[in-house]
Amino acid sequence: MIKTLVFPCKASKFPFAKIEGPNQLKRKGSKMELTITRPDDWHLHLRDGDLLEAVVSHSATHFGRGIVMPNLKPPITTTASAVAYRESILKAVPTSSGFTPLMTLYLTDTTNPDEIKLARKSGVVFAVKLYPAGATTNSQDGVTDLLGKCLPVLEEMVMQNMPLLVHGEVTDPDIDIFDREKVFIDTVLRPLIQKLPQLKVVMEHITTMDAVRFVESCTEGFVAGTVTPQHLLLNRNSLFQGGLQPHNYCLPVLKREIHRQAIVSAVTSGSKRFFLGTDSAPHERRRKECPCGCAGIYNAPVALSLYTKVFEEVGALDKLEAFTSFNGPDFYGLPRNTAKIRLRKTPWQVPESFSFAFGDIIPMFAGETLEWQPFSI
Ligand SMILES: NC(=O)N[C@@H](CC(=O)O)C(=O)O
Ligand SMILES: [Zn+2]
Ligand SMILES: [Zn+2]
Repeated sequence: MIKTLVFPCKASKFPFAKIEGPNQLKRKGSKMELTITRPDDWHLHLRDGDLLEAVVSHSATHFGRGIVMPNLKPPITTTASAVAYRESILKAVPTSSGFTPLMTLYLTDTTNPDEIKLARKSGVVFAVKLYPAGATTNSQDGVTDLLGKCLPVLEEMVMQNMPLLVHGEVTDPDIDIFDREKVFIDTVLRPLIQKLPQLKVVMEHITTMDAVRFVESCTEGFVAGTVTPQHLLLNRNSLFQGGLQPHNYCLPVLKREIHRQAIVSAVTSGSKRFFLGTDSAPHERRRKECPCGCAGIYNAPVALSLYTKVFEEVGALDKLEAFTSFNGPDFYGLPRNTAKIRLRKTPWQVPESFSFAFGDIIPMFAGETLEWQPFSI
């Protein structure tokens, strides 16, 4: 079993011909290389304390910015706590990386509209996150009735042009877990958008063809969707292949193959409505491999490699850069990154685990050989 603390994607001298411009694919024999604008991660869990220090470099190495999720314990519900959390992230980020954390606020039933004004004024908060209470990891303090309890806050968000990021699942135990995203779209999202058509909404980590259709049916520039590597590459069989697979368990849970295919088609079509959001969600190994394991897949070390694989498999590498690096900043009204990264088709093995004093973190596709490797340039 390979154990290492070293991130596998280290810069090294590249022996092949140079590339002429952005997003140009170059071949030499069977080797291929692609240069793209540095991507951003529009859905990222960096945690805090030891876990933050352990994982942040995996994102900071290759992503320019990350929308940092606020589901800490206690959650980041105020601008003041977002500012403090941002400081602790910046302390943990390797200085040479130039990584910028974009902060979010955790919406509760009691969030005050003034908090949205403060958030906008701060210049460091870029969105507000909706967790339906009880839907996912650390969502206990989330919202119980969005339109019933949060309408004034949502109206202020429209005024401040502050996007609402949505974990789109209902929590009703009578609704089958595989239907929770679809029911959320029908019972929460459609009414929300009807009531507030000017609100910017990102449906995070979409998992179904229903979500694809919903996002595509809304006004471009107002509703978008982020997509994870796991929902592009895995279906629900991966949860049970050869026995229970806790490291493939995340929320919303993986769905049927037809849904995976719909998501792949949507993101590789060149649509501007979908962009990269890894939902990289590290949990210590002992919190995944236990009788009641946590939801969340740690994919930061493999995400770019996996997204590239998906686009290559459907012959859409020319559409990759818009998904990884353009559609996100364009939606948020932020400048695109100017730096570039290189993706080289050269096999590398994903570590079996990352080991730290506090324990291990198991990455997605642990121990497997992947084909594309990202390099900073
Ligand atoms: N995706 C997950 O399964 N888990 C996330 C929370 C979330 O994004 O829903 C986490 O924070 O662990
Ligand atoms: Zn979520
Ligand atoms: Zn998440």
